[in-house]
Amino acid sequence: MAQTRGLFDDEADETLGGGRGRQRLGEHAWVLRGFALPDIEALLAGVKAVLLAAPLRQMHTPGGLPMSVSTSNCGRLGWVSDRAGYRYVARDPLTGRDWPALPAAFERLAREAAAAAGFDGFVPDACLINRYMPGARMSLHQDRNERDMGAPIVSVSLGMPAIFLFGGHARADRATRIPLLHGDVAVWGGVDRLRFHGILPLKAVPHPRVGERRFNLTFRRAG
Ligand SMILES: O=C(O)CCC(=O)C(=O)O
Ligand SMILES: [Fe+2]
Repeated sequence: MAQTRGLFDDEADETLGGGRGRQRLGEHAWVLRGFALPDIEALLAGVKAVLLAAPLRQMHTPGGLPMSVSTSNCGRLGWVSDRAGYRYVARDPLTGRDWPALPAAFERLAREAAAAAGFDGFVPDACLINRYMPGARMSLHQDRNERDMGAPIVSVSLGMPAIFLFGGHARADRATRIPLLHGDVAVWGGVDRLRFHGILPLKAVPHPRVGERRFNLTFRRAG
């Protein structure tokens, strides 16, 4: 019987090499399995350096509720949330200084992952760092505070595993559950750029290198 490839099939992709695969989540949406593994130490060093200059903090939703993740940013613009709403700002409100620059390893990985998913020429100007402890989650939302919807989202997972929810264009659309492991990179753009997505509450499954934490690096073209 003839086999056809459709959405949600796992695909081996020669160009990624090393037995790494990619999983299709939509027409323009992929999980690149283990794509960040060769760069893990540089990425973790980058996270450490950024968080020394721009410490993690718990932001509040515009409605006043504390988010369960702690966050920081690097790059020209940083995403913040408070009573005034969600927006990008050039200065860290906590320190009054510019956000730390994107570490070179961050920028290169984001560019290469975007290209591997079919988005050539991605130059991120914002990297949101989310730190999840056990029980932390992110409810279904769209990333829609960016000016340039032509650029994809590149999202890197480090540390404890998480279940990613990838839904449709309406909040009530059924969401697929996709495990995201240490080193996986999710990329979505094009017709999938505004799909609802989120993270289920994290289970306490300590990671041998990173411990009882998950870091998510979300690269965007914000300005
Ligand atoms: O933690 C993740 O994998 C997703 C984070 C996310 O969707 C966001 O920060 O907008
Ligand atoms: Fe998001």
